[in-house]
Amino acid sequence: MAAELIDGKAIAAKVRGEVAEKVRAFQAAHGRAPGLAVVRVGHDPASEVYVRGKIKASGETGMVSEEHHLPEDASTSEVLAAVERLNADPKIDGILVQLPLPKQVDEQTVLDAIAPAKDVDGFHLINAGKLLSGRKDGVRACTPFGIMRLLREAGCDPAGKRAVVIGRSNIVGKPMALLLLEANATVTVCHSRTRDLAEEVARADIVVAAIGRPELVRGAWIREGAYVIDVGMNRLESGKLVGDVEFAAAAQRAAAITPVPGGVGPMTIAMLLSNTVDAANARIAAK
Ligand SMILES: Nc1nc2c(c(=O)[nH]1)N[C@@H](CN(C=O)c1ccc(C(=O)N[C@@H](CCC(=O)O)C(=O)O)cc1)CN2
Repeated sequence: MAAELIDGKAIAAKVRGEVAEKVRAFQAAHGRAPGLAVVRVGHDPASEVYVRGKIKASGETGMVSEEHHLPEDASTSEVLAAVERLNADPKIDGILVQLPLPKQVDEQTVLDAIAPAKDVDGFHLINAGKLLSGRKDGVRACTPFGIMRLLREAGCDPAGKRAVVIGRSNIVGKPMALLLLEANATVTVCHSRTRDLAEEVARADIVVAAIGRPELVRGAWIREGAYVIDVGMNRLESGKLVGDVEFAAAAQRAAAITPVPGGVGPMTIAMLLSNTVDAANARIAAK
């Protein structure tokens, strides 16, 4: 393997250490720890694991966290009621609603009900709009924000580079493209209707794959010396977890590449904690 491995676990641990420092300072200044509330609806097994990870990791930084678990058949109004209670709770600085939600719950209505200042996922319309309009004071979505940190730690400055983002979801692809643009990259967003994905990828200095299709991005497409970030998490029938990039072949050509697991995933949780302590400080500053 020629590429440097971008170790998401180690970088996430470093971010969590930085967060713990900020939590100690917040506690000393304000006599309480920042508070995070996680709303989970139903019994999605992956969500259960991720939420457990979020609660554990927040506790390890010294934050206070709580999980609010609603039944699988909860209505939109019931989820909204839980969010409204947390919006009004002065001890809670950050709120997130774990996705996906059961199909009867209107996801965007729920996300837009979270007070923008407590929206530590950065999915609220106001925070998405702030990113779109180049405002620095909004909350950034955790996965793309974490990817910007991974690039920085790998020594990649996106300015002037060609970046290709594969995937156009509201939680990864679109905010990723905007963050790269903010960092002065020349950004192309590709998706399922892109005519020649191989050709687009072959031109890219930075590739972010977030399309959710196992090893769709072939190693041979990767430009020599590119930075490759794999957001995909695809469980094969064999039980093996693979990304959206053909890892071994891509690693022969890339300058640096994230593994799956152990790349982007751990950063999602670390950046959530970072957003939460920042939200706690911003709420105090706004009083
Ligand atoms: N409200 C939100 N919902 C969801 C988000 C989000 O950011 N906010 N992102 C994903 C799930 N997610 C966090 O919520 C998440 C996914 C994966 C990982 C992770 O560390 N993955 C491991 C592999 C885990 C495995 O073996 O299955 C890794 O990549 O090393 C953390 C968080 C959707 N929902």
